Amino acid sequence: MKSVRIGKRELGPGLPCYIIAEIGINHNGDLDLAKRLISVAVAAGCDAVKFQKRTVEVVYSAKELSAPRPNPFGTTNGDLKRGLEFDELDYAEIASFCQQVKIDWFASPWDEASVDFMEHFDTPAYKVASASLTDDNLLRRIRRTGKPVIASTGMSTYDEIDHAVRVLGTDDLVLLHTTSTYPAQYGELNLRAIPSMAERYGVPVGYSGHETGIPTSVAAAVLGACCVERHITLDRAMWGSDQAASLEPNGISRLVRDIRLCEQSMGDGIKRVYDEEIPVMQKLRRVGANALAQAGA
Ligand SMILES: C=C(OP(=O)(O)O)C(=O)O
Repeated sequence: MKSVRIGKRELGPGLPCYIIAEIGINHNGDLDLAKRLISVAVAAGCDAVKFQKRTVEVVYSAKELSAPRPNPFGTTNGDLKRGLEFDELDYAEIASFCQQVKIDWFASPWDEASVDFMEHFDTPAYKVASASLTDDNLLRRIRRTGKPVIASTGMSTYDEIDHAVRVLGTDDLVLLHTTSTYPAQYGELNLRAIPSMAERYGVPVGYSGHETGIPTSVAAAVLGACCVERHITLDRAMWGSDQAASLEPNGISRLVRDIRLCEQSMGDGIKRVYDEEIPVMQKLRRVGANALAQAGA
């Protein structure tokens, strides 16, 4: 299986997991909050931060936009959706901040105009949200950028994923297994789909986690996920639809630490006696304690 290069990192089997802190819309339209979240991701040791970009009038119908919904930006759903979008100057500031603090950044564009928008920035990849996996025109537009693609497969059947993979092609493609419920229930995470999908498509497969807690995302990495994406927030109690299923600063730090510890622990699978075990063996073993030591093991 060919690895996929994103920024300075290779993603693929046996390589360190690429850890993405999904800021998504958890910045609540506030650039300072976005920068604080980027700093949280850097402090935790994440490889990348990710945003979501939408052209509100394209992604949502007029009916959805005019629906009443009291929110910090106004009284309708449209006020909220527009309030959550950053403009080009905001993203320019995000780009320069990420460069300064040395972290990759990219976005999931939810419509073709948002790909045109993102092309003003030198991001190392595009993400396809699970909701967009069946949008062939968007997939083709993203593919035309020539950048690596990370495509999420929540809510999708194998037929739909097969089709998306045909549209995208397998070059520079990473697929993400995910369950698109917020928060996702443990019994519906189906982590074994990660190796199954890698075998079926022959491309690196990662995991986009929407569960609460940390251990199952670590398990995904141990099962071979080439990247792990989790939402981050400063405080799960903040307003916003994705906050509750997100990791707080302490949680994302522990996730990165635990994935790195598990990576160190996986080894090469060859059973061996470590030098450091010999004195322990000599002390504790009643029979055959010296054979290995004498053989110079
Ligand atoms: C919703 C997104 O991704 P996922 O389907 O992995 O949750 C996204 O990246 O915008």
